[in-house]
Amino acid sequence: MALAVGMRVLTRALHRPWARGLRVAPGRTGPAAGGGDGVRCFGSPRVLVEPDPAAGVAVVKMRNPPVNSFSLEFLTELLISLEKLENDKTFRGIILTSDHPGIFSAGLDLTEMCGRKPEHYMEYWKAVQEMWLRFYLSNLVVIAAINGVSPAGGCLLSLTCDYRVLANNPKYTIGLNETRLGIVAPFWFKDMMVNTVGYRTAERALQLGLLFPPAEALRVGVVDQVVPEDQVQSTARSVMAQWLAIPVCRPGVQNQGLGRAVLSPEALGEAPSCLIQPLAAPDDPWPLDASRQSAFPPRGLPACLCLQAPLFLSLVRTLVGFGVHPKSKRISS
Ligand SMILES: CCCCC/C=C/C(=O)SCCNC(=O)CCNC(=O)[C@H](O)C(C)(C)COP(=O)(O)OP(=O)(O)OC[C@H]1O[C@@H](n2cnc3c(N)ncnc32)[C@H](O)[C@@H]1OP(=O)(O)O
Repeated sequence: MALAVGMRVLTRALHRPWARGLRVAPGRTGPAAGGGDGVRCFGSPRVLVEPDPAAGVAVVKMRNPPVNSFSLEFLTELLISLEKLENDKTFRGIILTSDHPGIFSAGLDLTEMCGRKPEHYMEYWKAVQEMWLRFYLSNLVVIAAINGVSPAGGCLLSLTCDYRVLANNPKYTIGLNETRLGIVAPFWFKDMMVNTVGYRTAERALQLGLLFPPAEALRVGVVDQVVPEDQVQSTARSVMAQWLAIPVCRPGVQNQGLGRAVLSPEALGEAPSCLIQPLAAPDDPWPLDASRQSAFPPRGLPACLCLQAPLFLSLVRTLVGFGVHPKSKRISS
């Protein structure tokens, strides 16, 4: 069933107008990030990179139709693009955005998370964690130009960035809405939110699965700036210029112990081995296993992710993960 939905998602996606551009081979020339012509774009079918070598900046556009969900292929391509840019000394910063205004990213691809073999979940989960770590620990300055809705994993990706500019459109909500789907944001999603908006706001936001519209998102601090939709790119570029005016941006911040707060120095040293593990314990199979799903409806995939016992237990664990809060204690007892 999940496979059928996946195939349908893919087939429909390829017929969507904004997907047509995917057939354009990477390597075509096009407008540079700075607006000039003739600079060679590169990337892959699902990730378009528009370099502006003169500015030392590349615009990385996600284009994985229909909703920029994190399929395994997409995550792989995104990481390859990031690595390419990191290895090229021309670039000091990237602006991460969507090639499909209206949707920044719908987060984890739900079709990757049910009806598959355990090995697939391991591989997929590893790729998700890799995406998080690699963006979070990148030596490039990363500015998110959020030009669409950004739930769950989409929000996480933006939280790995140094600065978030959100387009002022009431439809463009952002947040960790997992509990609304009957699933649980892993502790590192939660930690990213805590570091960004503070403990109490994060606690409430995660428990209620809040998706913040722009004004609210700015008020709680999940984004740094809200601007008219047509100014998202230009604002991201001005912010980038500010950051790049500092001789050592990300490494400098890390050395001062200011940035990358989720990863303690100890964890940083061991990140690859201690963090890249499957989330589920052996006695706690992948919570979205198809056999546990009562249905997988054709539209609005998340609506089908009903809360079930194992998920509830995970939820309790996440809430307890908030530590000393009395409510967590009550729930855990
Ligand atoms: C258990 C451990 C994991 C815990 C951490 C989880 C993190 C996550 O990221 S879970 C994913 C959370 N994502 C969401 O809640 C977003 C769900 N999607 C939406 O709310 C909407 O689709 C939208 C606002 C992003 C876009 O709305 P709209 O433009 O109206 O488009 P549709 O809803 O019609 O969707 C189009 C098409 O895309 C499929 N789809 C949507 N989201 C996903 C997804 N995350 N993964 C895979 N596919 C997705 C949707 O089913 C539609 O398919 P068709 O009906 O076949 O066209």
